[in-house]
Amino acid sequence: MSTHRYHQHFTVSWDQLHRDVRELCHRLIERDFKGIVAITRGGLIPAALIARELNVRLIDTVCIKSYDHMGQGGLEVMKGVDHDGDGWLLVDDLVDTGKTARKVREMLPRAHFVTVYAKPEGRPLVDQYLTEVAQDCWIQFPWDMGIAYVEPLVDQVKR
Ligand SMILES: O=P(O)(O)OC[C@H]1O[C@H](OP(=O)(O)OP(=O)(O)O)[C@H](O)[C@@H]1O
Ligand code: HPA
Ligand SMILES: [Mg+2]
Repeated sequence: MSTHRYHQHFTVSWDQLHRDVRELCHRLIERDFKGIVAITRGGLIPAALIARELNVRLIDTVCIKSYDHMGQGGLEVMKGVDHDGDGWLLVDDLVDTGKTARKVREMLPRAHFVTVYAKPEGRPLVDQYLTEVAQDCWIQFPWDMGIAYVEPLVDQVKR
């Protein structure tokens, strides 16, 4: 995969992310979970917000890396868990090609797997997600952004 895959950006603010995660929690409220497994690093913040809403205190991680900014490299599992996910909620920020999800599903086949955002290729691998995003769209998360000065339009256009 290369950056050529992405032709659009979908920028998610902290507020938007918080609203989206809360909406996802509404859809999870009837279930009981032993704990949450967050897929690092992107799953950590959604997992913390979900833990707060569902009053879950037991939180574990699967530590995995597949992307270097927009370029996808090899998949590296740095830490797993010692169970098959039965009764656990598995959380990631998004599923894109599904490569990460496929690997983690192998490790925790019985977990209930949710993501906040899902692209069509990866969507079949998760049990639930909140918002679908086009395959060619790069989701820009708030932790990767900062507030910056923007030049007035007249200076941008007329200079
Ligand atoms: O469906 P895929 O094509 O596998 O892509 C989705 C994964 O890629 C990102 O993680 P990344 O490996 O970039 O690491 P990070 O969570 O530490 O940012 C994202 O957080 C998902 O875990
Ligand atoms: N945004 C951020 N990280 C990602 C994406 C994305 O669209 N796809 C895979 N990792
Ligand atoms: Mg990730």
